[in-house]
Amino acid sequence: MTQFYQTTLGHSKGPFTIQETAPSLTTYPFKVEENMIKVRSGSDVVIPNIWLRDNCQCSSCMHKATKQRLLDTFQIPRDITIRSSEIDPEGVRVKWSDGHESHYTADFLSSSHMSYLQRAKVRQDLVNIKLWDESIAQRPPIVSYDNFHDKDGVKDVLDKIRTFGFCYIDQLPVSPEATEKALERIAFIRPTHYGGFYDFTADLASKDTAYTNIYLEAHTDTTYFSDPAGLQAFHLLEHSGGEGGTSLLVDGFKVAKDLNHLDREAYHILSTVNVHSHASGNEGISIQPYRGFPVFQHDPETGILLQIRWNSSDRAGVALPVDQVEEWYDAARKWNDLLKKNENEYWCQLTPGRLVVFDNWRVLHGRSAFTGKRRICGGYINRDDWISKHKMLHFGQDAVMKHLPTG
Ligand SMILES: C[N+](C)(C)CCCC[C@H](N)C(=O)O
Ligand SMILES: O=C(O)CCC(=O)C(=O)O
Repeated sequence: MTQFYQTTLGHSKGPFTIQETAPSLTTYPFKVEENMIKVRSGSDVVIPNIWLRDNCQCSSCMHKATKQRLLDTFQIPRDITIRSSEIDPEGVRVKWSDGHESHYTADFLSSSHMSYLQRAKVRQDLVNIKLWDESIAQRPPIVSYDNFHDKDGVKDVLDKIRTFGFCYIDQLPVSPEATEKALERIAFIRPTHYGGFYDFTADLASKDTAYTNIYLEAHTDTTYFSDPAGLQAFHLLEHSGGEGGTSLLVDGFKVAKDLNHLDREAYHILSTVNVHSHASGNEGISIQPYRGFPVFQHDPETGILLQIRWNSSDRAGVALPVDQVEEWYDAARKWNDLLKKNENEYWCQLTPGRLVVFDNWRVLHGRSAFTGKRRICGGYINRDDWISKHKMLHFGQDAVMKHLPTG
């Protein structure tokens, strides 16, 4: 199994991949031998007693309602042994040397031996994703508001966001209230120093270039937060007395894959060199994350790309000695050139009634300069909250709970 090691910069060395297909889950039979439970895969793997005892799912070890561990892990004797066991059609019942009895399903025992990528499947809500370029304009992912009123509608929107990185919700009533309610069907809106639900125009009400009418190149938002916003949404309520203000979307995962093919070293530099960001325009505020992060952040267990952080206007320092920063700039220039290739830029004119919701960890956004009065509303939603919502709708509560001890 490939081991991924944390570099001093806190990131895996790779290999790095963009995971386009969800892993399939292998099942492994188990057996009990010499009072040990083993998973049979190639050479048998002994499941350590401490791990089994600690993950007993009975109601005295795990709170049935809260799903929290009640058992005091470190009261389990370090040398705990299986006194006896009995195999049944579902799995195996175990009597422990500390007098406790546990039951483990075959499925549970099998999943203890899954690869890191397989364990990530449910935990990280891994699905088959579809990378796209500007041709997505021909058939963008759309759900009509009429179909968004129930759980299936929310699942459809989140399925599309998980697959494509964005989704339109069309025929939405043209009001901030309807927009806020629609977003809250996914999860609660994340408050920030911009407020919660946002309704903005080019008046510099917040000292950020979003509150102006200038061109904004493709970027991800809130790179200055330790945990950047998960979803972002825009609903154009009005644009009068002027022109421009066309929206731009770019599939960052698609462009990252292109860069990795074009120049693996450049991809590696942007995956391992930390970059600092800041938001310092508002009075008395200068927000910076607790540490630097690379442009491409990968899962140190699996090497798969999880997050893109790219915002040249909010960038502070590059975490390299100043006489070594040129290698980062050269790599970033290649990335920037790919982002700005026509084939990767999906320009889309938002209209009142069309809400766009996108994955701010994958899809970059921007806009063309504009004149006149332009008013947009929307909101941020935390990554963990929308992924939680989707995986419960996609995998179901039982599957999500079942994978907790081994995911
Ligand atoms: C809140 N609202 C979406 C209106 C704009 C916030 C500004 C986002 C900032 N330019 C960034 O890139 O993080
Ligand atoms: O005004 C727009 O269309 C987008 C503004 C923007 O990029 C942002 O709010 O992050």
